[in-house]
Amino acid sequence: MSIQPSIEKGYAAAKELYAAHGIDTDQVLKRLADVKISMHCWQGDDVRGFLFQDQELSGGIQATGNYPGAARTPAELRSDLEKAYSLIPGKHKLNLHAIYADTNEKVDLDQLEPKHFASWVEWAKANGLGLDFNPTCFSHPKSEDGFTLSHPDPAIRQFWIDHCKASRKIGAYFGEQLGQTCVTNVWVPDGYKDVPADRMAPRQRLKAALDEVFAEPLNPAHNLDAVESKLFGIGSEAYVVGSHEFYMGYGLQNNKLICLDAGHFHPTETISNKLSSLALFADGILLHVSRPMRWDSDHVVTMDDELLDIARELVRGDLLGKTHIGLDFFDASINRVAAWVIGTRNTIKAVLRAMLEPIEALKAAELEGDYTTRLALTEEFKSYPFGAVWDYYCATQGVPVREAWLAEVKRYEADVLSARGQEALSKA
Ligand SMILES: C[C@H](O)[C@H](O)[C@@H](O)C(=O)CO
Ligand SMILES: [Mn+2]
Repeated sequence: MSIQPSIEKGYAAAKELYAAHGIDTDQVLKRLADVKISMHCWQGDDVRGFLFQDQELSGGIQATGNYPGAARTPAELRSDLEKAYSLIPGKHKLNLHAIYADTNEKVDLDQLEPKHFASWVEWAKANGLGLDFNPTCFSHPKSEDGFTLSHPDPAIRQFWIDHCKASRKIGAYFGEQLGQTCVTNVWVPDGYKDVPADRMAPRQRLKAALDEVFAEPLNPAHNLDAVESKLFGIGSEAYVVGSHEFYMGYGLQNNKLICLDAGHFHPTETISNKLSSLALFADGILLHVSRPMRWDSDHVVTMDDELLDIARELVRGDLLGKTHIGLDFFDASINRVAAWVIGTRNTIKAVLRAMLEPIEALKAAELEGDYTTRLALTEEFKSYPFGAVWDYYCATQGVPVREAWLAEVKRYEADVLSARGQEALSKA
C-alpha cells in the first residue's frame, strides 16, 4: 500500500516525539485496530425501522430535522452503511434494533424469529462485521401509554416479555452465525410524566418481567444480555422505572452487562467517572456513546472533553477488554452518512488519543503527590501530534485521510441520497 510521503513524514516525526516518552506508536496502532465500535443502524433512518413504517417514533426519544435521503428499505440502509464503513478505519459491528427486520411477512414483535434477520447476517458476513441487537420496546400500539415490561396489564406485559425473549434468540443466532458475541441490550421507556403515587410496584413488575425474559440460559459466547437505565425522557420526566440504581442492582445480581448511555444521567453527571467503579463489580460494560446537549438530545458525538475522558478511563483502567463500545445518536438535520462517519471516527480517534498519553508518567507523578507534573504533562500532551498518527492510521487502513471523506459523502449524496428525495417528491 502506498502512503503519501507527507503522511509518512508526519508519522515519523510524531513517532519520535512519543517515543521520547516511552510510547510506541506502532504498538498503539496495533491495539487500536482491535477496538470495535458498534455503529447503530438507527442514525440512518431516524429510528423508523422497516416493520411499522407508518408508526411515529415514541418512547420519549426524538429525531429532529428533515435532511433529505433517509434510508427507506433494508437495501438503502445497507448501501448507506457500507458507504460509512468505507470511510471509517478498522473492522467494526452494526447494532440493529428489532424494527429493522428484513421480511415481507406481517409479523409482530413478539413473533420475530432469526429468519427475519437472515439477510442482515449474510450482509454482515460479506462485510466482515459483527452484529449487536436490541428489542424495540417503543413505537408500537402496545407501548402507547408509556409502559412495556412494567405494564400493569399482564397481557401487554407478556407481549413485551415475549418480544424480549425472541430478541435474545435473535442475538444468539447472530453470535453463533458470525463467530462474534452479540450484545442484546434491553431498554424500555416505561415511566410517568408526573410524580407517581407508587414507585415500587412498577419496579417490582419490571424485575419480575426481566426474570422471565432472561430465564433461558444462552451460550455467552453467542449472546450477552445488557440492561440500559435512564433518568428521564420526554413524557417520563418525573419517574423512569428502569433507573440507574434499578439496573445497577439488577445487572450485578443477575450477571447482566450494564449499559451506560452518556445522555441518561443528570446533565452534569458523566459516565466517564462511573467506569472504574462499575468495572470493579461487573463482568462487562456496554456503552452508548452519545452527546447530550442539555438533555438526552442524542447529538452526534464530537471530540469533546467527555468523549476523551471516556476513552481515557477505558485505556488507563485497562477496560477495553471488558467494555462493548456502542454509539447512540440520531441527528436528522445533517447528512446521515456523515453523522455516522463523524461520530464513529471521533470515538476511535479519542481512544487513539488516550493511548498516546504518558499514562505511566502521569500515574507516577500522582502517586508522588507531584500534581504540578501531572497537570503540566496533561496540558502539553493536548498539542502533541496525535493527528499525524491518526492520519497514518487512516492511510494504512485504506480510508480517507482527514476531511477527504467528506467529498466522498457529498458525491454519494449527489448520486444516491438526493435521488431518494426526488422520488419522494414525485410520489407526493
Ligand atoms: C434507539 C435506542 O435504543 C435508544 O436510543 C435507547 O438506547 C436510548 O438511549 C433511549 O434514550
Ligand atoms: Mn441508549
